[in-house]
Amino acid sequence: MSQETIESAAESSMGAHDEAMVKVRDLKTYYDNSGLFNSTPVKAVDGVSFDIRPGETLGLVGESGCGKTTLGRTLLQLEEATDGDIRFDGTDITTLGSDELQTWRRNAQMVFQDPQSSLNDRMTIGEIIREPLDVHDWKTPRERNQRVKELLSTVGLQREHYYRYPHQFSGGQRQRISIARTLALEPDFVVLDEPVSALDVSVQAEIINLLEDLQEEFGLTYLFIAHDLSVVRHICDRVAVMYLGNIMEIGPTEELFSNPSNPYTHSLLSAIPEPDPTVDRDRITLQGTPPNPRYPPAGCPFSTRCPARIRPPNHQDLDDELWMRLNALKSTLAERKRAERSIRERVRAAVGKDTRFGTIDETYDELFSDVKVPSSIESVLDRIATHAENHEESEAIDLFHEEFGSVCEREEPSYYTVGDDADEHRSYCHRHDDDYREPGPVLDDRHR
Ligand SMILES: Nc1ncnc2c1ncn2[C@@H]1O[C@H](COP(=O)(O)OP(=O)(O)OP(=O)(O)O)[C@@H](O)[C@H]1O
Repeated sequence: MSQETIESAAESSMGAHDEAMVKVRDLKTYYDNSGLFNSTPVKAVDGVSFDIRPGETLGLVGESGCGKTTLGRTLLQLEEATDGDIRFDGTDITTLGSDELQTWRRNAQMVFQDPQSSLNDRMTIGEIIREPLDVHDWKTPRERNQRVKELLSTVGLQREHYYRYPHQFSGGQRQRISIARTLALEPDFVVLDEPVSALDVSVQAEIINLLEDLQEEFGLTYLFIAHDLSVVRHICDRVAVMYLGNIMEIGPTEELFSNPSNPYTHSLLSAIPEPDPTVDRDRITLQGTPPNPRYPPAGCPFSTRCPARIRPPNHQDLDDELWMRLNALKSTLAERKRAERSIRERVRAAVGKDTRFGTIDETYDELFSDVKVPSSIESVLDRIATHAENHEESEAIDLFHEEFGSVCEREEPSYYTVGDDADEHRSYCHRHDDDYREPGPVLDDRHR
């Protein structure tokens, strides 16, 4: 596998495409809604770079809360970027004034997940579709009405539907109405945020086909946000996999599905049911839940749950099960540390209510009572327990890192070119460095 470290985080991190329509560089969107209990911002999008070429569909996948919608909304400037730039055909839209932004918005639109709530029930279908034309003072009122009728037929509805109301339509038809409204001003770029997730499976295929036909007819470029990987595999040319505000892997769809590189992509794909029962493939079960995006871990964002985390040289031969339990201990310590930060938890403790995590003895009992722990590890665990008992979670974690940590917790990875399609396929993982084994074989050893 060809591997090349791309050091320059911005311009080259996701492959600079001269022909790109959208160029996103080191984009961050933080929600800084500081309140009484917390002043740390939520790092919803934490430094992503990628390109989208004209006429292509880029898929964006990842667990709930990883930042997909925020990224889509930031691309359309419905959320303000905290840092980085977004260039559409060379123009950095993060610097546009409100009038310029209003004019630019004609080019880029969004279709939302839930057609039930995204349409105003007090307006007729005609008014809903015509609204963006009215807002942008598009041509004459007569031409607007004409345009709405054309759009109704473009999305497979009838002209008579103009005078009906949203509640008179099914979920699929309502999504067609949303799509017609989106197309009214002839945009070049559309963010599709889970456009079929709320629909029945039989209707999903119809809407997907419609979106594909419209793309071909009008040369549209799509960012397709989804959690259903089979839909993504069907409709997307390339896919970006997101975790905790970062893009972990990006590449051509088929290549990424058949030859995933990043440990996170491996685990995401392993959760898809295997249609062929003769194929021996184990599901990779990830420990714990994704970290709170207010407190992303140092180093690699996936390090706290990664099933292929690099081990320090003195623990290479440790039993896999014990290694997994040690990782679980680390997650528990991190949770306790976060709780320690919360004023509410401190107040609860002060008034004698238990915190959510029980005692360290209980944790140890649960994690280590049924595995063999070598005495060298046991002595480290004892020292960690002493810190935890004294509510010194930071010290406990520091000690854990000292003994069991590696480059994964210490340094942010670089993007590496991986796979067969050298320029196109990139993964954000230390294991692609020549000093380490690739994630695939490690996961095979540890999980199959
Ligand atoms: N307006 C907001 N204020 C504060 N935090 C927010 C806001 N909107 C989203 N977040 C947080 O930002 C993070 C990313 O949310 P986002 O909705 O972008 O994720 P997602 O991947 O689209 O999730 P889902 O698939 O559930 O829609 C989450 O932790 C979420 O709670």
